[in-house]
Amino acid sequence: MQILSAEQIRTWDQFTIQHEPVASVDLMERAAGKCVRWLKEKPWPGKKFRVFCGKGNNGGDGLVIARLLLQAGYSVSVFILEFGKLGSEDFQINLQRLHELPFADLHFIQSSETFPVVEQGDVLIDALFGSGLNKPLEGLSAQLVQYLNDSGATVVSIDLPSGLFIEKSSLGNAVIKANHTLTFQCYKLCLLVQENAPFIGEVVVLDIGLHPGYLQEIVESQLLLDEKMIRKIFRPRQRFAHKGSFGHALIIGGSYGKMGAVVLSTKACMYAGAGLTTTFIPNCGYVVMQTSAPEAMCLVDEEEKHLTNLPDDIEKFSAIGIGPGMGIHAQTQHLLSFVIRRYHKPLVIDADGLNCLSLNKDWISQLPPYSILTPHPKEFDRLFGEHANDFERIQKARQKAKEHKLVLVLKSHHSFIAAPEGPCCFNSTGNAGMAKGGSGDVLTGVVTSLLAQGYPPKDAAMLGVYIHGWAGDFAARKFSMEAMLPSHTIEALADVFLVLQ
Ligand SMILES: NC(=O)C1=CN([C@@H]2O[C@H](COP(=O)(O)OP(=O)(O)OC[C@H]3O[C@@H](n4cnc5c(N)ncnc54)[C@H](OP(=O)(O)O)[C@@H]3O)[C@@H](O)[C@H]2O)[C@@H](O)CC1
Ligand SMILES: [K+]
Repeated sequence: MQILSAEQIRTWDQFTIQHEPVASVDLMERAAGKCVRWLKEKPWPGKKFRVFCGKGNNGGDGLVIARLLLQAGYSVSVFILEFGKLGSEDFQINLQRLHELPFADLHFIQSSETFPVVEQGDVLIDALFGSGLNKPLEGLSAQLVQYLNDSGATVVSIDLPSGLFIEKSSLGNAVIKANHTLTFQCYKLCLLVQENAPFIGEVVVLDIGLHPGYLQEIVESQLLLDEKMIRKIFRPRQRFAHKGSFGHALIIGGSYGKMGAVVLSTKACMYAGAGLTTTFIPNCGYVVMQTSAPEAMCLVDEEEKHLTNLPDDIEKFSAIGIGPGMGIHAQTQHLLSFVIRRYHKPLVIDADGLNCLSLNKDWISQLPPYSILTPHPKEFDRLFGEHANDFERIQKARQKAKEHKLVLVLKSHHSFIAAPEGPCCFNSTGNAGMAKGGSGDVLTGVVTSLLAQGYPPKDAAMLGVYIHGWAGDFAARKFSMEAMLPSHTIEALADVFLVLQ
């Protein structure tokens, strides 16, 4: 699914109006109709709707929703936020239509004294501002947003939580805290970044029938990964394949007290289908690794507790994943520099591998092209400097991916993948049960495995992130988000591949 900018969405609306063709007010009727259909399917205990409208087209949507709910027999009150403007054309048409209903309960909010009493069981429809927001809310609008947020009632936002910018940070601004966001036609950037989690609640994308022809006219720049895209990347195993057909992965990691990380990466690498998996670990981890991952081969460092020196012949491995649990000892940093100089295929670097890299930033430009880095936001900032918000991080990830020819996976609820070429992607799988130590190690193993199997680096990152999250979703269904562990995610890769085949 494409992720469009505010400008593109506006153009898509106009394209639809022109090419379907459909009158703008009829498109609004259709959009609001989809919202009402969704609302009717939910068992709202209070069944009392309070619709808050601005005077743009988002407010127009609110007026249509109010009319349709009234006509369906629900109890509805409408509150229009006054800010000295006439309102958009479609807003005015729909205000007139609402007026024509004999039982419309319509109010205008001109000051905070006219804020209505809101009860706990009420359902608030937030149609104050949508994609036309052009500055942070202030004055009466900001007060109303605060008042509704404090009410404790359920909030359903239409298109976007009011006050939320589509393409830039809204941190510190007055923004509606929605329980559900019914957004039109496609995901927007603001609905995918972690920092907006308090505002957006459950996101439902409603197909309002915008003209598909428009999508053929634009260059894809941001996508939300979905199963259809993943199926195009995934290559089922051939019947006559042998273990040599699926590459030989090397996982480098571990230190005293942190062997679990490299065990998880190793197991994930094997579960994700690598033909052969070898690990390189400190001597203290030998028994741990051989007993917990007997299918893997094990090379050990001469040093007991941390990594120092690799064998020379690392070029023979099809892919290398480095970092899980390996610490940042000076000798371990030296080992990473050896890998960067000696290995010429793309690497997968995570965790302490990234921390070693951020202590030696000049190595970033020496990484083998198309290496895959998988930082979480803190690791990302250590690598590329402090960022005030997620939007800046995403922008920087795009820039650095191009500048250094890297595939950057910015890990988050919707992980973001930037590559030197082609559209960037957000992931759509995964859940809060994966926010646990060890999840990243599993991802490292999966991505290294796919790289070893011959997937191009960007495909390995996209497929890896998606199936990792998907496996996490299977694990959550089986064990709950609370109790699930990264080990369960590894095992649930089996469920993913059974569905994919
Ligand atoms: N056919 C279509 O196009 C369809 C569009 N659809 C719907 O339209 C929505 C977009 O509508 P929109 O463009 O009218 O913008 P909207 O979000 O209502 O706000 C604009 C109003 O707010 C004002 N305003 C802005 N910022 C402000 C601030 N900080 N503080 C105070 N005021 C502020 C601004 O005033 P201005 O500053 O421009 O004078 C203007 O009056 C979209 O989200 C979707 O819901 C659907 O029906 C599907 C079909
Ligand atoms: K809204």
